[in-house]
Amino acid sequence: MFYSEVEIGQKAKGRVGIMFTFLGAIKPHSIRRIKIVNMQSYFYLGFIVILLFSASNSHPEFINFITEAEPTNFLDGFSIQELEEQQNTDVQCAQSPEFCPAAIYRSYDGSCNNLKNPTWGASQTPYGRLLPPKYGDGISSAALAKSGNELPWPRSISLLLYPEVKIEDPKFTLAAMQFGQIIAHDMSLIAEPNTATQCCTQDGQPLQANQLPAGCFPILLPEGDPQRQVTNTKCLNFGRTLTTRDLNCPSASGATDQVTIITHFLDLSNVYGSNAQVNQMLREFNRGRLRVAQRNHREWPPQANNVSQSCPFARSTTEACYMAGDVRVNQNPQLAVLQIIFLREHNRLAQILSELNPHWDDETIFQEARKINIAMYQHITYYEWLPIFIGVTNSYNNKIIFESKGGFVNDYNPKVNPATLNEHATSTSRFYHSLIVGFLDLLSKQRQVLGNIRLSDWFNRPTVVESGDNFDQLTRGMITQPESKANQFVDKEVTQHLFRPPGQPFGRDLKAADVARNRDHGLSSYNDYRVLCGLPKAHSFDDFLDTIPKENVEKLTLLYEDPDDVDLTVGSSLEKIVPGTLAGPVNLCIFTEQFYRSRAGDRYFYENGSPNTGAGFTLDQLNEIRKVTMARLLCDNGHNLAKLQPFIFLRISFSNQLTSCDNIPSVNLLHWKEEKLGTSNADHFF
Ligand code: HEM
Ligand SMILES: [Ca+2]
Repeated sequence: MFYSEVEIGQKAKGRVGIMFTFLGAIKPHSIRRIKIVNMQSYFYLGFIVILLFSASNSHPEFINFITEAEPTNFLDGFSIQELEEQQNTDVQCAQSPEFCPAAIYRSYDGSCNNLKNPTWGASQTPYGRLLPPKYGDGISSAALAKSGNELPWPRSISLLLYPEVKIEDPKFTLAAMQFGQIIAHDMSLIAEPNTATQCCTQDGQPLQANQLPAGCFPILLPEGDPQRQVTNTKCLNFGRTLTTRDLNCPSASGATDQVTIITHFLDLSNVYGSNAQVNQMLREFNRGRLRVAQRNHREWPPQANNVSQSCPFARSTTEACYMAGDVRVNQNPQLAVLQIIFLREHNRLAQILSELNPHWDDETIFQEARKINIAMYQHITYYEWLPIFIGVTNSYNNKIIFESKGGFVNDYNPKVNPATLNEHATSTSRFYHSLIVGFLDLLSKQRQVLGNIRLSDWFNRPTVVESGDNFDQLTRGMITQPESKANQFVDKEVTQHLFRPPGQPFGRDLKAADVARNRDHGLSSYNDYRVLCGLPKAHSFDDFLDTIPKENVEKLTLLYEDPDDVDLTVGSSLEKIVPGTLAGPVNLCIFTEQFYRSRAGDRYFYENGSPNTGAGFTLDQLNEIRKVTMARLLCDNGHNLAKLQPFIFLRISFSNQLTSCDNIPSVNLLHWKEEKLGTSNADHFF
């Protein structure tokens, strides 16, 4: 194993190693099975400290300061008229199919993965929840806590708690961050109303940005695609802001809840689309290929249909602006690089499969290439990426990964709902916004820094990855440059300059958006999740000292009136990291639960052994898939990377040295030659 051994957890018995060892006390734990042994680092925090600051004294000036510092461009480069024109879709709740065919391949929308509950994990269905929602006012996400106290403004929280302090991660590269965003974009895309025109005057006219009342923040603007504007019910909302609660669907429990537009499964829906219509737009219908645009003898994603929406800062409509399975493909250059890698990998697989099996039709080649691509991606996600974030031992103990010794892992459990947890998508996963680095290095083959690009110059402008040798140079930067440490500090490129329009000094604040989303989704408080995760309930701010360092507990007392008011996303982002992971205790608990559900609830998970039904791989094929690494995918689909380290999420080191692509293991596709399969997969496909 190439990771240093994680110091959390001991061999828990089965999936129910549910004890949380904490400051010597052992607490039974209602949901999750995390056992933290090495908590010595918290021991010194185990006494009560008298707080130094009084919230009532400092609060008013603090808010004034925030108001003045707020960047004023609420509309993010869009005019109200343009935004209104984009409001053309209503969120639709997924309909349960009348029957599920015995398909050997995944559906595009994720339906019929679970045969008893065919909508589980499907696109346009609600998130899962570990705890029921708590909304401040019982109707909307107004910033009122359970106790009736006013909650601090998201922007004030961001300025006080998430400043930029540059600390490099000693072990992991920017690729670990970037792959994380790919996973996030495979699991969740909130269906949201267009907030820009939601706040109305009494006679139903939209308020201008400078007329917005307190508590009515249009900070959650579209990322440049019509799918993010989901409502045409505007100006019905005098007195409150439309929220994602206005766009909801019945959940498994019968209640209504927020909806995610994309499939919950780790199924590369960001490459293949989350419904059949999008998938159709992306396919060439020729030898199993996905559509591409050829430029400079390379394959790039096809051009977006509406460049001014998808890439609002593009200089012309002919500037490269991509269409992919996920609308966020253009959001930042390295995200686009990874999307391109998986797109090209599909076409590379399709080419080889069609040569091996010349009698296969377009559909069979397409589905087999898709199945292999998803399997390789799931393998990289679970065995190469996830242990970095939730720890190696923790992953084994909780049956997230297995010592399979060359066999299948038959852990599919139809009772496990694979839905992305609202807590994961809206809080835990977003904690990793702290890994972002604001300037991306361009590196030569010798790993010399040739220059760098500023993130906020290139949001939603992927053209930068196509010029000169940038594709390889950016890729080398991504796998060489350290990511920022997982902590509370966040790069200014996303807290001051997110989606900065050309020529403007400021943009939006991602961490303020994260806090606003937490409330919009009515996530229960940090304190509630402490209890769920086996930590003691905090009765005073000092009770947070077991997980949150003193200086941050002090800041919390400046912001909040009551420990029960502390937002989940805020409390969990301040926790001390559990050694061997990149998460504090509550984030670790949510993260671990999420990735248990994402695999055990996925009937098509690549390690499941169901070769007789045609849905799974043969053992030979599975063991080939297990050879893949992210390094291999970069070697095969970059331009001429030549050398890279075998484990690209880890920094180059003595045990992870630059290696020729010739010596990076690869998947032998001969195992997919038809005679080995016995029957034609085409016969099984519906
Ligand atoms: C340069 C890198 C990144 C940028 C610029 C970025 C930016 C954003 C933006 C603008 C949003 C939407 C905010 C909102 O309106 O609610 C968002 C959401 C989100 N981000 Fe990031 N992000 C980055 C990296 C990451 C990483 C590394 C992760 C996790 C490992 C992540 C996880 C998420 C998740 C889960 C959401 C919620 C998605 C949804 O449910 O719609 N992001 N991010
Ligand atoms: Ca998905």
